[in-house]
Amino acid sequence: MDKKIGILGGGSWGTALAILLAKKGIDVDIWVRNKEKEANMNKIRENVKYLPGIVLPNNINITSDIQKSIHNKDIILLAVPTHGVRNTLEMIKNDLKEGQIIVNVAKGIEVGSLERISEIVEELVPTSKYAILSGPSHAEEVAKDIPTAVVVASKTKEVAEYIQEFFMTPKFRVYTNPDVIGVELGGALKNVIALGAGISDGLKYGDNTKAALMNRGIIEIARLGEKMGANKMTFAGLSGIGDLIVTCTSMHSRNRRAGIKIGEGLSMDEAITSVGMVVEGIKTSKSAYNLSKKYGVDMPIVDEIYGVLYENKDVKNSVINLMLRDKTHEIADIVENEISSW
Ligand SMILES: NC(=O)C1=CN([C@@H]2O[C@H](COP(=O)(O)OP(=O)(O)OC[C@H]3O[C@@H](n4cnc5c(N)ncnc54)[C@H](OP(=O)(O)O)[C@@H]3O)[C@@H](O)[C@H]2O)C=CC1
Ligand SMILES: O=C(CO)COP(=O)(O)O
Repeated sequence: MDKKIGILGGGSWGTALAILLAKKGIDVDIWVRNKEKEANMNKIRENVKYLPGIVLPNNINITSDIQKSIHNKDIILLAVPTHGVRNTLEMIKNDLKEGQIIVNVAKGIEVGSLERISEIVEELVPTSKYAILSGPSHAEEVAKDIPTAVVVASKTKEVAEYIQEFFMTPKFRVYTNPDVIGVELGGALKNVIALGAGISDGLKYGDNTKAALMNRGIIEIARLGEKMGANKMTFAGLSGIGDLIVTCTSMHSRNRRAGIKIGEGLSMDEAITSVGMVVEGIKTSKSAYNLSKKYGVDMPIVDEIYGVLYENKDVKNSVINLMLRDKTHEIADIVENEISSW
């Protein structure tokens, strides 16, 4: 394929996607923010910190020159953590060319502004084309060609289909979806529930507890999502329940692993340090909590996780609080009419 891509961010996900594309014959530049890392990765052909044991194909070039990484590229992939997106876009916004497509893979909601990544992009580069690629996809498995299915969402069908074609391989199946809001929210908010699933595991609760958290978690994600303009069916898809399943059950998940540490008694900061990679759910818990208040949406699991992380609430009391909430219908807000005529 003669198309070119610049990947901003040489963490585990940026590197895994670079490998996937390089194996497809696509030349890839990865931008890293550190000259030493540039030299090291180009020399030893491995990302030792974030994706150890996987060889980088020769058509991947690592650069610490961000302008070079976006020059002459058809696609710019944003693969930095959510808290780094705004600053990274500031560095390139004046050099982006018409027609270049920004594909975001970060799963978070900016703290403070409460903006989704598409809103940050719209604010800083309003003329750009945008897509989000999301879904159940641990870097460690994609880098090993383990069959994976994801979803790309864009306001424009042509952009979504172009990105679908660009990333699709026999081992990496890409679906399309017009619902940018839903796909962004599903990917970001599942990390908060995965922290909760990890906490439950760390407390040595059982599979029943985790299933309850996951199921009640997706219900509250969908409730907020619908209020924010998403299609609730998106949360039954890959970026909703799909990503929730993989993140709440896999030991690859940094969010789940951080949650386990918290459930075992470590503080939030100790848990982040012990994971050693980005744990998006920590910051997103704060954004999710504030969004639920802004939109007046009941999100009891988010409230409790926010309380544990930011208000020093005891995790065991949080579980009790969730179990002893007022009695209610299962999906009351979705089947309102049926309940009223019941
Ligand atoms: N890993 C996965 O399986 C998946 C991750 N994602 C999402 O992809 C995004 C990136 O995560 P991932 O690659 O896993 O993270 P990692 O923790 O593996 O790597 C983070 C990368 O981002 C860089 N970085 C950290 N802070 C900043 C900043 N402020 N500005 C610019 N660069 C920064 C780091 O550079 P340095 O080394 O210099 O600190 C490093 O290269 C996250 O939103 C994550 O949720 C989505 C799907 C799958
Ligand atoms: O989003 C992911 C898998 O789809 C990665 O999850 P973690 O950030 O919890 O590792």
